[in-house]
Amino acid sequence: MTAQIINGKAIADSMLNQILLRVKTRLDQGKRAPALAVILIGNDPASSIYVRNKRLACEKVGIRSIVYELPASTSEAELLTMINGLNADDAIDGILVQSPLPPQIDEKLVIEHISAAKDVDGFHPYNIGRLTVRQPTLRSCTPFGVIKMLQATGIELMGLDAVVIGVSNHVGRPMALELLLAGCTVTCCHRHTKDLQANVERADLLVVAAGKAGLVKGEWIKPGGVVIDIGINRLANGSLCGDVDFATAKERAGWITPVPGGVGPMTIATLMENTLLALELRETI
Ligand SMILES: Nc1nc(=O)c2c([nH]1)NC[C@@H]1CN(c3ccc(C(=O)N[C@@H](CCC(=O)O)C(=O)O)cc3)C=[N+]21
Ligand SMILES: [Mg+2]
Repeated sequence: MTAQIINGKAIADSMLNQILLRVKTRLDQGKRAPALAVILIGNDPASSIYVRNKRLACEKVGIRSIVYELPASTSEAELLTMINGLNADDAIDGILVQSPLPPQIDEKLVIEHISAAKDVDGFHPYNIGRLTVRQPTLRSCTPFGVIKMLQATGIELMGLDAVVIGVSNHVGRPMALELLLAGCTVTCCHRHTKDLQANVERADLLVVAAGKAGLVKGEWIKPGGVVIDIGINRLANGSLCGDVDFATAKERAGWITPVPGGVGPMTIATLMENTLLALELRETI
C-alpha cells in the first residue's frame, strides 16, 4: 500500500485563515490585536529561521510581534529582568524564549519565570500539569499541533495503540499526555528502551521525536499505520529530513507526514492560536 501524505502546510494555512478571521472580528469590535514577544539569544542559524517563520505567521494573522535579538553573552539575570517586564506589560499576551539557550542560562529557570498565563509555548510546569490532570489550558505547540493535524485528517484516536519515541520536556512528554487525553493506549520509548523495533511494529500510531535521521526503518512500520515524524535533521547537502526513512515507510503506512511541510507548520499555527487564546483568557479574569 502507498500511504496518504498528510499535508501539514495546508492544514496549518487553513488554521491561520481561521485565526485571521478571529483577530479581524476583535478589531471590528474595537478590541486590540494579540501581541507576541519573542526573545532570540545568540545567532544559531536554525533558530533564526524558526523565529523568522514565527514573525511571518504573526504578520499573516494580524498578531503584533516584537522580536528581541540579544547577544550570546546575555546573562541569566538580564534575561529574567526582561521577562519580568514582559510579564507585567498588559499589552503583551505571549512570551516565547527561543531554545536552545547559551550555556550560562538555565532553561528550566527561564520557563518557570514566564507567567503561566503568557506561556504560549505551553512549557511551564503549571501548563504541563493542567494537561496531566485533563484540564488543558495553554498546550505545547508541537504536540497540540499534531493532535489538530490528526483531527483535520479525520483519524479517530480513541483506543489506538500509540507509540511515542523521544521523551523530551518540549515534545515527547506532552505528546504522550495529549495522546492519553485523546484515548490512546500510550507507550513511551527512549534511549534505554530494550527493543525499539518491536514497539514500532505494534504501533497503530507512531510519533517520532528523537532528532536522529534514519532512526526508524520503513520495514518496521505496521501496515496501514499512521506515522507522524517530528524530527528535523539538516543533511550535509542542506536538505531537511525527519527521523523516519520516508521512502520505505510510505510504502507500508496508511498515513504519513513529510518533512518539511508536515508537523513544523502546525507548530507555528498552534503558537498563533495559543497567543490569541492567552489574550482571550486574560480578558475573562
Ligand atoms: N521556545 C521555543 N519554542 C519552539 O516552538 C521552538 C523552540 N523554542 N526552539 C526550536 C524548536 C523548533 N521549532 C520549529 C518550528 C517550526 C518549524 C518549521 O516551520 N519547519 C518547516 C521547515 C523550516 C525550515 O526550512 O527549516 C517545515 O517543517 O516545513 C520547525 C521547527 C520550534 N521550536
Ligand atoms: Mg530521546
